[in-house]
Amino acid sequence: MKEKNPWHMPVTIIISVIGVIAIVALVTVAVLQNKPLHQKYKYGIVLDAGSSHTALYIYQWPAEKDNNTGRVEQTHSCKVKGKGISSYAADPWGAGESLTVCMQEAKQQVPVKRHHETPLYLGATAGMRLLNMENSSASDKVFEAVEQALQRFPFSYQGARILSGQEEGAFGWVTVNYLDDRLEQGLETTGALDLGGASTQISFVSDKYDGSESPSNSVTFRLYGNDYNLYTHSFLCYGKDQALRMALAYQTQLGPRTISDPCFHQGYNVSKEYSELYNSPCVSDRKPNGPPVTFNHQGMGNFQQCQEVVKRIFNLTSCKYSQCSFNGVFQPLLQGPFGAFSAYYFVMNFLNLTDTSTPLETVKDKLTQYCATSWAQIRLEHPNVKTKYLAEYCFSGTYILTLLTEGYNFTSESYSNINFIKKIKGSDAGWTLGYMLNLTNMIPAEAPDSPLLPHTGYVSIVTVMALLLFLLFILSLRPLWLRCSKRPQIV
Ligand SMILES: Nc1ccn([C@@H]2O[C@H](COP(=O)(O)OP(=O)(O)OP(=O)(O)O)[C@@H](O)[C@H]2O)c(=O)n1
Repeated sequence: MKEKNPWHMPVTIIISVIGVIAIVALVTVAVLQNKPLHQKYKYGIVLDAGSSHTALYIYQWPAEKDNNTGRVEQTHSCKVKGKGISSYAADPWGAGESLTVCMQEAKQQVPVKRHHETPLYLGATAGMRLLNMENSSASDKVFEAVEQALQRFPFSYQGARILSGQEEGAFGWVTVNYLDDRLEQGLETTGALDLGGASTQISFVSDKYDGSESPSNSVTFRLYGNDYNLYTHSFLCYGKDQALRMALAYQTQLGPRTISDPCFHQGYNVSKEYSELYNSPCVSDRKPNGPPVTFNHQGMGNFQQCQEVVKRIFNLTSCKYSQCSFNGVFQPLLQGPFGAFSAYYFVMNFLNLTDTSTPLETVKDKLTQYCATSWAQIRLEHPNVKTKYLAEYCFSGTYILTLLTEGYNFTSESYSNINFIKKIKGSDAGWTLGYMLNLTNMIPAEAPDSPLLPHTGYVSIVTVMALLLFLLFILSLRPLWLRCSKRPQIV
């Protein structure tokens, strides 16, 4: 009878077990060492103090990617109840108070241990620009009240200020292109069209624009290793609420008691005050002499005639540059796709006109039909829409088409390059994200060094190497097995 080597099996088993344990240990250490830690986030808060309302946005990004490479995304937004802070000129403390509900919400949303390091910014746009022009001490008082209110919260308060129109345009462009991953990848950029209540911005990169003609419209950036020469312009008073005032001012210049407005629906009839209509620097110098206290604002519902009225608020003739948009403002040749957001989206979405593959003529036909619908019918069809918004959509749609085609020179062809958008990948399109990215240096000028290998590649290589080592180890023990197997065996 053959006697089996008593060492053979146990030695092999022990070696195999040790080998397997070693591999598992090696791979585990490699994985744990390199695995992203349990995701921790950092936060930033921006308050957009617009002319019509204030909105609060909370952004977050992975804490360990503080070196500018992490994706920043919007996690929460809060619409402040009531009007914009510029409407609190007569009650500045009310402006501060109005923010507290959304600020409380922010306290709940951001983890307590991150509160003290979370930057908090407030940026005010055209409403405060106008108030500051009209009454700078009232504007200062509103800021004072707002600052005091914000400083009561446990965040890292970084200040409240008025953004210039150029900043508003440029940061809106940064937001859109950052969210679309166009900056990091160095892709062709998207232009940004922003329509607010009191101002409107157009920003885009054009090969034909190097900043030499009308340098005040030029903003240069170096982002992720690429240089951008951005054309941007903000038209104060051409946000949709102030544009409506200008259209009404044009129709009331002789101080009538009644106007028949083609931009409002037939059957609309509301008494409005002259003092209220002309209470804005956009129209105050055009107030008729000794008008009655009120006028009857009656609707007529005629798109074509409305467009004629709207055209009157644009100066389309004077231009001292090679080419202009309107009011003598330089604008290079339009180029590339455009994202149109804020009121562009609200209005076109309501009117079911966000599909820009629809020919411009068809869009005009639809608007003609919509404007011609009676006010009674419109109210019946949209019982849940705020009356103020509802009454103005015929004007707003007409204004948007006129601004785009007559103002910015979009044609039937280039109109289809416009995308009406509200959000991109869950974050609202607007200037706030670009503003925060800039202030926190979250977009590097140079492209960050990418790791040699992605995490999964690294783990696979470590695993293969460990297996190879194990194989070599087993093979190196071959002489031992041979010796063991040559021992005399009892047969
Ligand atoms: N469902 C909605 C919501 C808002 N609006 C209009 O859209 C404009 C608000 O756009 P927004 O970007 O919020 O403007 P503000 O930030 O308030 O204005 P600005 O940037 O000019 O200061 C206002 O005219 C408001 O009446 C609308 O027509 N329909």
